Amino acid sequence: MKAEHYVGGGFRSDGPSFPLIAPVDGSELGTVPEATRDVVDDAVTAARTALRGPWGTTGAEERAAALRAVADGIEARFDEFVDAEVADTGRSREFARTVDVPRAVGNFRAYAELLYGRPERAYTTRVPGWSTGAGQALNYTVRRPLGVVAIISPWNLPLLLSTWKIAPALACGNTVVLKPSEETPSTATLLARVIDDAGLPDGVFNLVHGHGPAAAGEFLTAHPGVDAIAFTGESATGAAIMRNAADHVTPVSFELGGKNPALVFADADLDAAVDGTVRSSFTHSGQICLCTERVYVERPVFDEFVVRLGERAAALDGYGPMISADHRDKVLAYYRLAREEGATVVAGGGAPAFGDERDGGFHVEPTVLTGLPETARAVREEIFGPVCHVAPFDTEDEALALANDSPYGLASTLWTRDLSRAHRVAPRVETGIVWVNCWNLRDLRTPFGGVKASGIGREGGEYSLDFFSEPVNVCIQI
Ligand SMILES: NC(=O)c1ccc[n+]([C@@H]2O[C@H](COP(=O)([O-])OP(=O)(O)OC[C@H]3O[C@@H](n4cnc5c(N)ncnc54)[C@H](O)[C@@H]3O)[C@@H](O)[C@H]2O)c1
Ligand SMILES: O=C/C=C/C=C(\O)C(=O)O
Repeated sequence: MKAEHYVGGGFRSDGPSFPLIAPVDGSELGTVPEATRDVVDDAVTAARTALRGPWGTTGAEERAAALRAVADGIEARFDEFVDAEVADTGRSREFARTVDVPRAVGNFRAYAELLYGRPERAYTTRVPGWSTGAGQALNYTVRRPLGVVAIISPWNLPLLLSTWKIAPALACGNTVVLKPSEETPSTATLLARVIDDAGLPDGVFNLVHGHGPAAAGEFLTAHPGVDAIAFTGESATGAAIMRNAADHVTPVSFELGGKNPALVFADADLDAAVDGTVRSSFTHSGQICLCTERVYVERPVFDEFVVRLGERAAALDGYGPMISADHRDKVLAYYRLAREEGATVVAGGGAPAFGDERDGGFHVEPTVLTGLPETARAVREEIFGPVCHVAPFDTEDEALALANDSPYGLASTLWTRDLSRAHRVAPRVETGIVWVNCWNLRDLRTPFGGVKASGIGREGGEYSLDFFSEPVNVCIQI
């Protein structure tokens, strides 16, 4: 897979480049072009020009048809997308086939459908206290695109997360410049080919590769020609982007980091709670923003839960690598730090020795920790690997206090058979999403996003249309 920029309808790879490394075995997959400031400027200019072209006046029907054509194109090249995502991320083919690529298709199809039947309210009656001025008026709302939208995506779900923003941005009539992670450029390049083949006008979608700080990512988010920024990545990166966006008061939608808690009550179906926590802690080797890294278990079932979760973690095989050597080293450093902070390592805690080519990759062992104080760095800081810390609690209020004592607030799971408890506790967990007796069960119409350092805004269904378009009120004197 050769990664290329896609600017104004043309593929290009001029300028410097850097190697693309396979996480599964450390081999070199190819090279990636590093977009210079000029390439980024060309992309933003092409996106602006496209806004003034036929795309700027297309109606919802045409935009929906364009999104469906892209979905069809991804489906037609399904296996190529699977191959590219597996190569770049080192994840299982099963995950790419059942999650990554189907969700990319689903993202485009969902927003194509959502464009129909988006009722906007109209107001004619005068309501005392709400209506001012003389005479009767008809007020109705229309929606305008924001303009040129910069999308910056991370390496953990490259295709899913980039299309999660590209689809609604295009649905609302914007034009897009995507900067994917430097770690995972391949499916973005393939998507550009699909969009090119689908015949979207030149400049409607643009793709620039490269790094973030003082490179393509920063050139794009600080660009005066960018009208909005949709970013998914680390909270610290979000803060850096926000500082750049501030100069031009650029609106932002942020999906950021997390340190997601699980609350397991003694009345829970313990089999389901253990199974669910294995999934929520170790899927894609913990490299999903929704993954659980803190587990709080009601004391009567704490010992049994720790033993069972540890056994399941120790028995996991076929798990994928960290995305890079740097990230592997970061996760292993947290494993060492946890031990130094006094943790009991129930399972894992190091790097596996497979005795095959995977030893050249970036694998770490699925790990279960316990015994740390809540002040420990391994309990407070996002590790973003296959690791969780388990601690006991005695009361509902204590469980909530533990879960909410975090600078993050993205997602949580709550395991209980008590329906009243579920409805009582869930709204009090300070996360944007609370899954009860399940994990990562998604309805794309629901608000998705985090509170506190986990994000700004919500995406999903109408929430995405609200971010990617500007409502305009038209008031006509009757
Ligand atoms: N909330 C969510 O929905 C969600 C989803 C996935 C990942 N994440 C978070 O993302 C992180 C892992 O992904 P990552 O390591 O790619 O994150 P990252 O912040 O290091 O990089 C994300 C993207 O931002 C770019 N970037 C980095 N610095 C930049 C800068 N100064 N200006 C502009 N662009 C810049 C990178 O090149 C990359 O494309 C974790 O913290 C995880 O929690 C959150
Ligand atoms: O790694 C984070 C996962 C984010 C998932 C979504 O944005 C989604 O399911 O729409």
